[in-house]
Amino acid sequence: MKSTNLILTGFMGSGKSTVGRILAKELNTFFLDTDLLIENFENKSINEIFEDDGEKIFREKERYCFEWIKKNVTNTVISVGGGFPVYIPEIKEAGVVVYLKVGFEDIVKRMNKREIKKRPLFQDIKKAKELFEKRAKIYEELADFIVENKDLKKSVETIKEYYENFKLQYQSNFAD
Ligand SMILES: Nc1ncnc2c1ncn2[C@@H]1O[C@H](COP(=O)(O)OP(=O)(O)OP(=O)(O)O)[C@@H](O)[C@H]1O
Ligand SMILES: O=C(O)C1=C[C@@H](O)[C@@H](O)[C@H](O)C1
Repeated sequence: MKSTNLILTGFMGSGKSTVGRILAKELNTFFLDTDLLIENFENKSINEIFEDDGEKIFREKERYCFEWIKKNVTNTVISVGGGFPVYIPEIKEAGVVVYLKVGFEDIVKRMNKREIKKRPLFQDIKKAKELFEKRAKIYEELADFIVENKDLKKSVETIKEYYENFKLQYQSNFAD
C-alpha cells in the first residue's frame, strides 16, 4: 500500500526545510527532517559525523531512518538529505516524493556562509556543482511531482494542491 507521507527532495539548499515547515503547519501535521533525526540520535552534527565516522556510516544512518519512517510514520511532511534519494532509490516506498528544483547558481545566491558551513559536501564549490549536475537527473527520475522553487508561497500552494489531490485519490482507492 502506498504511504501517505509527503517527502521533499532536492539538492542542498533547495528549500526543503523552509517549504516543509510551512507545509506541515498548513496541513495540520508535523515536519521531520532526516538530517535532524540523525543529528539528534547521534548527538553530533552532520559535519562531526562526516569527520569522525565518514560518509559511508552517514549513509547507513540514512537507510536506518528510511526503514524507520516506512514502518512508523504516516501523514507527515518529511525533508530528506540531499543524497538520500541517490543512495535510497526506493524512496517512494516511504511516501509521495516531491522534488524541489532550483538552479545551482540560485542555491549559491540564497545560502549564507553559516548555512554553507553546515554542509560538508558544499565546502568545495566546484565539486558541489559537479555533484549537482550528476544528481539532477536522479532527483527528476525518482519524483512523483516536480516543483520549481522560485516563489516560496507559490511552491507551498502548488505542493499542497498536488498532495491534497493525491490523498483524495488514495482515499477513494482504499474506501470499502
Ligand atoms: N523560494 C525561495 N526563495 C528564496 N529563498 C529561499 C526559498 N526557499 C528557501 N530559501 C532559502 O534558501 C536557503 C536554504 O533553504 P533550506 O535550508 O530550506 O534548504 P534545504 O533544502 O532544507 O537544505 P539542506 O537539505 O541542505 O538542509 C534558506 O536561507 C532559505 O531561507
Ligand atoms: O547532498 C548530500 O549528500 C548531503 C546533504 C545534506 O542534507 C546532508 O544529508 C549531508 O550533508 C549530505
